[in-house]
Amino acid sequence: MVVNIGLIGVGAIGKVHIERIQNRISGAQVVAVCDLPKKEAETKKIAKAIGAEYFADGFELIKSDKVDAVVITTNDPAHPQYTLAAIEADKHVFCEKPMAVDPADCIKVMDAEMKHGKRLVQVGFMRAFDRGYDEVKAELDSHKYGEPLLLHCTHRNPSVGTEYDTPMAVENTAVHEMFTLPWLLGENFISAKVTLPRKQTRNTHSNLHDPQMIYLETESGVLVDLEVFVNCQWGYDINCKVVCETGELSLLDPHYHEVKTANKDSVPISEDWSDRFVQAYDTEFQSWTNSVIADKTSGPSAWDGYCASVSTAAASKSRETGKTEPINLIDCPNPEFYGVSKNKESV
Ligand SMILES: NC(=O)c1ccc[n+]([C@@H]2O[C@H](COP(=O)([O-])OP(=O)(O)OC[C@H]3O[C@@H](n4cnc5c(N)ncnc54)[C@H](O)[C@@H]3O)[C@@H](O)[C@H]2O)c1
Ligand SMILES: O[C@H]1[C@H](O)[C@@H](O)[C@H](O)[C@@H](O)[C@H]1O
Repeated sequence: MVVNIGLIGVGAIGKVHIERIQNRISGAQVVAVCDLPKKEAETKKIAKAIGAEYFADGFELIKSDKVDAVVITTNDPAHPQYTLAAIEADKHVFCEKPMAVDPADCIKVMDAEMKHGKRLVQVGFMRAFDRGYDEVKAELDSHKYGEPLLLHCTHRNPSVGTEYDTPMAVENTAVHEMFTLPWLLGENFISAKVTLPRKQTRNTHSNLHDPQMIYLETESGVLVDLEVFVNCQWGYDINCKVVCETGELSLLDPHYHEVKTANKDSVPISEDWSDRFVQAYDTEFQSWTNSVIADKTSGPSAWDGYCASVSTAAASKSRETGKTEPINLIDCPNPEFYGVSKNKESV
């Protein structure tokens, strides 16, 4: 079986995922694409190049008989409306992160999915498919180094555009860690605090405070510091160090060569997310395609999307109040449906 995919939002990652689906994923092809009217000419050109149908309206694309499953790669605000429409149309849907910025929208998605009776939603938290994170998780799960105590993380982008503002550092960028770190540790966060250093980089713009520091605490008391610095200039630099009782586990940036010359030894740093996480995205999409064919979605769920959004909402609130804010999750409405082992813990 070949899954016929309709993709909404042919921007930066939309194009990268189209290339991935057409050339590197088996069992799937893009048959329909859609974007906003202002991008009609470009979207039609992309449709023609891959032999797909152009849709001017995302809801029509979702309803089309030609489309078996939906990929949402629009900007964040449009994610929940299209996810809900895909559930309504009984179609599997891969939605890029965040599932929704507002936790209330995540609850609407969960309610619709549970009412529908089977999992249809996978959220684009691709770090769960990254070899580096996977190996760190395996080491942690082995308990060979004792219990995790502290995590030191950085999430750095070389630069961002002027449409990227202060809240996006948490809601669009740190949301990756808000999913990945609880997944890594097997427990949820209970509080968040955001601190803005008085001194900012000269490479930012008036609507963006950059960098920002986020402090998080988990249920068992593990402390996390996370630096979000999205105009760092030197590359796409993702780091995660887990300090355990008798060892330190570190994520490494994958690189495949080094240069030794003139008394220097250097290794390249990834340029952007598409390069740093290429293996993770490929594995994520192959796994999603296989699960659509089996009619059994299993990757990061709407519940995971909800937990991450509650954490980002608490962090955003902390930036405004200057206080440590609690991360209060509802009890998982259906732990069996969402593969959650304890009341709140995702597996
Ligand atoms: N998983 C990852 O690492 C990763 C990496 C990059 C982007 N993303 C996510 O992917 C999404 C897109 O990011 P991007 O960098 O490609 O942004 P982008 O701005 O380059 O592209 C977004 C596209 O969506 C279109 N769009 C916006 N609203 C729409 C609507 N209502 N209907 C149809 N089309 C609409 C825009 O016109 C644009 O072409 C974001 O949600 C982002 O968080 C995830
Ligand atoms: O949408 C992108 C994407 O999620 C990247 O992985 C992240 O590093 C960026 O900060 C974000 O803007």
